[in-house]
This record gives sequence, C-alpha cells and structure tokens, in this order.
Amino acid sequence: METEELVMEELLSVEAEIQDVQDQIKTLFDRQEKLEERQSELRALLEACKASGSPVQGSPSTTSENWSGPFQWDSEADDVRLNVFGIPSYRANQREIINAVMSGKDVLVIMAAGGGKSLCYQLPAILRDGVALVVSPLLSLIQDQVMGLTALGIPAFMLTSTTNKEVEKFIYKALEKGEGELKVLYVTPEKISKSKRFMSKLEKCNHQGRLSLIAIDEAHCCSQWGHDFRPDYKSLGILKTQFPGVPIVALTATATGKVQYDLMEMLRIPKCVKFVSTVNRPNLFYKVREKPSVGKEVIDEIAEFILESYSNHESGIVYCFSRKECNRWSKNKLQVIVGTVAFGMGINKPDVRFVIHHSLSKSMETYYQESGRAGRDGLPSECVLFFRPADVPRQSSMVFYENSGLQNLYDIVRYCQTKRQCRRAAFFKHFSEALQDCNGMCDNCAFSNEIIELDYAVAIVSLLKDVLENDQRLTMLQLVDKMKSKHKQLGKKAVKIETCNKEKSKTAGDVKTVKHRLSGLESKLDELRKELSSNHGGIFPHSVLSSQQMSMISTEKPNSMEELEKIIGKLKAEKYGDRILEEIGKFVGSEDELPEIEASKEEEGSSDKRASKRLKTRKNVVLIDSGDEEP
Ligand SMILES: Nc1ncnc2c1ncn2[C@@H]1O[C@H](COP(=O)(O)OP(=O)(O)OP(=O)(O)O)[C@@H](O)[C@H]1O
Ligand SMILES: [Mg+2]
Repeated sequence: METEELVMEELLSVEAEIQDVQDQIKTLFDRQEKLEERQSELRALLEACKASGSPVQGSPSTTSENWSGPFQWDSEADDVRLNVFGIPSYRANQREIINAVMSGKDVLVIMAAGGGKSLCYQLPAILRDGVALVVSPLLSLIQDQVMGLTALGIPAFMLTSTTNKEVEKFIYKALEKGEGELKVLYVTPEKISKSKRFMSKLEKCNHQGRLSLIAIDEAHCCSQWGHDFRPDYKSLGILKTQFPGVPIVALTATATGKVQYDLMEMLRIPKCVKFVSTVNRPNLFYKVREKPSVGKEVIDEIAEFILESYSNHESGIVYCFSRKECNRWSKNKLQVIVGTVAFGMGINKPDVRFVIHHSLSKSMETYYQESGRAGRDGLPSECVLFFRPADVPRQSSMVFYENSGLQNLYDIVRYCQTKRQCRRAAFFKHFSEALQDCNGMCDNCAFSNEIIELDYAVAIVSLLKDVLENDQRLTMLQLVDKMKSKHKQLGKKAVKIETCNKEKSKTAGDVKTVKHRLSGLESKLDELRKELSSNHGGIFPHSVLSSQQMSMISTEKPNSMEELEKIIGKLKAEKYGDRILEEIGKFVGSEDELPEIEASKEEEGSSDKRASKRLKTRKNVVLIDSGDEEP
C-alpha cells in the first residue's frame, strides 16, 4: 500500500514535470515563431532597401531628391488644390508625392487612413494631359470616388460590372480616339486581368501618349501577407510591362516591410520613390473601458455613451456582429452603424466621430485599422474599446491556428490591460516607429491612475482552494468571472486594489475638447449641406462641405464671396456660395449666436436627463443588435 502511494506520488511529480517541460517547449516554439517572422521581415526590408535605393522609413527629406520643389507646375497645382478640391493647404507629404508623380516617377505611398492619399493621384490626374487609370478593389469605394469627383466637376467614370452599355461605349471611344471628356477612369483589378478588350483600348490610348498615370489604390491587396489579399491584384504587374513609360503610384494605409517588398515586386516598380508617413493619428483619442460581464449591460453602456457624448447626430461605428443599413449611414441618415469586422475597407466616410469596439480585436494591427476609420477628416474623434478578460479565450480559439495569432492577441491584451502606458506608444512600438508625444490624447495620458498592488497569486490560490473544497469544476471563463468577483470582495475587505482616476493637471481639459461638438453655425451648415447634397443628385453631404470647411467657416464667418473662396475654393463657392453666405448672414447677430460656452454649460447640466429621454424617442439610432451571446 505504502509502495503504491510512493509510486503515485512520484508519478504525479513526473507528470507535473512533463507538463512543465511542455510549457517551456511551447514558450520556446512561440518565441522561435516570432523570431522567424521578424527574420523574414528584416530580410524583406533589406531587399526592399537594396531594390529601391531609398531609406526604409524614408521621409522626403531623407530621400536623395528634394520633392518639395519648386517645380514648374507649383502654381497650377495650388490653384487646382484650392479652387477645384476646396483644400486650403497640403497635409504632410502630399505636396512631395504629387511632385514625384508629376515628375514621372513610380511612387509608393504609405500613409495612414484619412491621410489624404486620393489627392496624391487625383491632382496629378488633372494636371497631366490625358486619362489617369485608377485601380481600386471595391465597387463601393469606386462609386464614392467617382461621385465625389463628379460633384467637383471633374470628368471621372468607372468601368465595372455595373456600367451600362452607353457609358462603356463613351469610355472606349474616349480611350481609343481621345473623344469626349475623360480625365479619371476607375476600374476593378478584374478588368485588367480579365478583359482583353479593355487592355487593347488602353494600349491604344497609351500609344497616342494619352495615358497620364496609373494609380493602384489599397495596394496592400497585392500581397498575400496583407490583410485584404485579392488574387486579381497579382496580375497588375502587367501594367508596368505594357506601359513602361507611365508612372505608377501605389497607395496603401498599412504595409509592413514584407508587404511593401511584395507589392513593389508584384507591381514591378523596384525603383519607386517611397514616402512613408507616420502611423500617428493625433486627432484620435484612444480609450479602453471595462466591459460588464452581462451582455445587456454592455449594450446599455454603449448606447448611453453615444447618446450622452454624441447628441448632435455625429456618426459612429460599433464593431460587433451585425451588418445592416450601411447606405443610410453614409448619407447621414443614420447615426450609428453596427458592423462585423468585415466592414472596413469600403468605408469612405470622413466624419466618423467615434469607433466603439464591443469586443476585442484580434491584433494591434487590426485594431489600428478598424479604429482608424474614425476622424478621417482630421477632426477630434474617439476610439473606445470595451475589454474584459473573459473575451480573451474566445478570441484565442479563433486565432490559434494563425501565424503568430496568439502572440498578436496577447499584444492587444497588453494594450487593454495597461493602466499606465500611453496607448499611442503601443502603436508606435508595434509599427517600429519612434515615439511621439500623445498630447493627452489617450485615457492613460489624460488621467493619472493610482495603482495599488494586489497579490494576484494569493488571490488565485485562495480561490482555487475554495473551488477544491467545494468539489467544483470550473471552465476558464467561470474562473475569470470568479476571480473578478473575488477582486471586488477583497476590495471591500480593504485590501488596496481600487484604482482611482484623476484628471492629470493640464491635459485634462483636452479630454473635453476632444469631442468635436458642432457649433450653432456648424449645425446650420450641416443641415444646409444635407439639403444641397440631395438637390445635387444625392451626392454625399461631405462632397458639398467637409467638416473641416464647416468648422473653418463657423470660426471665420466670411461675409463675402472672396472670403468664402479662400476657404472652400472657387468651384464650391460658385455652386453653393450664395446659400452658404445667406446662412451665415442669418446666423450672425441672431439669437442662436449665443456664446458656445453658455450653451455647452447648459448642455452638461441636463445631459443625463436628456440622454435617457432621447434613448426612448430617437429613431435614427441603431441600437446594437449583437449576435454575441455572452457566456
Ligand atoms: N490637405 C488636406 N486638407 C484637408 N483635408 C484633406 C486634405 N487632403 C485630403 N483631405 C480630406 O481628408 C479626407 C480623407 O482623404 P482620403 O480619402 O484621400 O484618405 P485616404 O488616405 O485615402 O484614407 P483611406 O486609407 O482611409 O482610404 C477626405 O475627406 C479628403 O477630402
Ligand atoms: Mg483611400
């Protein structure tokens, strides 16, 4: 009997040791996998460096040529920028990229979402003689772009499965004979890979020297390493072979070294000039909120957050599981769109004021992209992630078989769990970029957290003891939940585990100003742009006036056409100027023009009551229809 006990004891100890060894092996495997991935990334980067002859994180100042000018087209470019596009000044890198394209170079543009990549090929398309070909992956993106350009009076067309015969005929004639006005032609990659007829027309157009440039938008779709790989993008290499003299500009919001290398190879542009902009989105406020364990409470909290913080119909996205009513949202008829993670690349709406994640993303990269749909117009916007540890196992089972899936997941879990580290710093680290100041634009930088140590090991051991004594069996999720309630009990017993948020002295004020509340005049202009957009063939309201333009108008209150032109350019001033000036005239000196401070004070005081009232009365808020059953 004694022997049996001894054997049993040793067996248990051996088994424990085996488990321990297995854990170590797994850790080492994970580490090996991570290192191998980094190794291939570095190799690819090195190759890309050698091939392009330009620095990896090259900014124009570090490339050998100075692309900021002066160039002979400077004044014409400035004129088109302001008077056609209504854009008062360039954003970072835009001028340089435009100059490189205008100089006939192949160019690779890596610029964050909303950075203004479209202008980098649309402006040269107007300045250069002939037709610019733009390849874009999604019909919805193409339609938005064509509609936007048409609203600016630029002859833009698309050749896709939805194009009717008449328009197709017009396009083919324009390509073949140079008849009719055609400046920008959008196609899906399938047209290049599958339509011989189209390619032969393009050939003729080029033969007569009328193919001005080729833009490949969302160029990361070329690479299998990218997140939206599209097989038809792989055949786009034919464009450089067939039209070697035509500059290619490839644009994407994210591209790791590997993806960059891949797409330069696929597109056959090894000597391209590369412009890499920062991943920083200074106008986005990043925040992580503790997620209640009851599903309904999460939804209530999200609804409350939206109604309290965004009472002026500002648009937002809630990422979770449903996918409805996308079109009404784009036209400002719905305030909130609820989407699955598949909803993303097609979003072209610039004035998304908040992106809420009902659940954890699977990696930092995915979160960066999804949250990056907010604030593409450069105005302050919020990204809120609802996190609870119990969501982790569910995600980990989804990513388990992906390359470095777990590692990526743990990175974002760390992002969620830290109460000290700047959220923005986590992005810089992830994308291997030098740190930049957050300016109090994340919860951890805006608030100081008093963190008091809790001995988790003691808490877990005591919890497991309870479980054993009561002969209970627990799943991982139940264990996490129990741990959470234990956490609370220990708090009550005055073990110091509370964290308390205090606004950090200076930056605290910023948190309130982060929300871009529409001023009185902006609200009026917002109404006006909706009216004008539907009068002008149902174009997007932001094609009439962008949020930035509304904001500038409401600050500067121009009272003549000349002054207005300085903000929105000649073309828009001609089209909508009278109505805009009329609206400003009505507003100035009216009762509505009370100081904004008074108005906002009043609003703060009564926001709770109003929010709950609105919850019952508002119809255009889509309440979150989550298919996510809470465990
Ligand atoms: N220099 C500028 N000043 C002000 N607004 C600008 C400027 N350049 C572009 N914009 C505006 O910024 C918004 C986003 O531009 P755009 O759609 O080109 O972004 P993007 O870089 O292509 O982003 P994504 O990766 O999401 O497609 C648009 O509303 C555009 O009009
Ligand atoms: Mg774009």
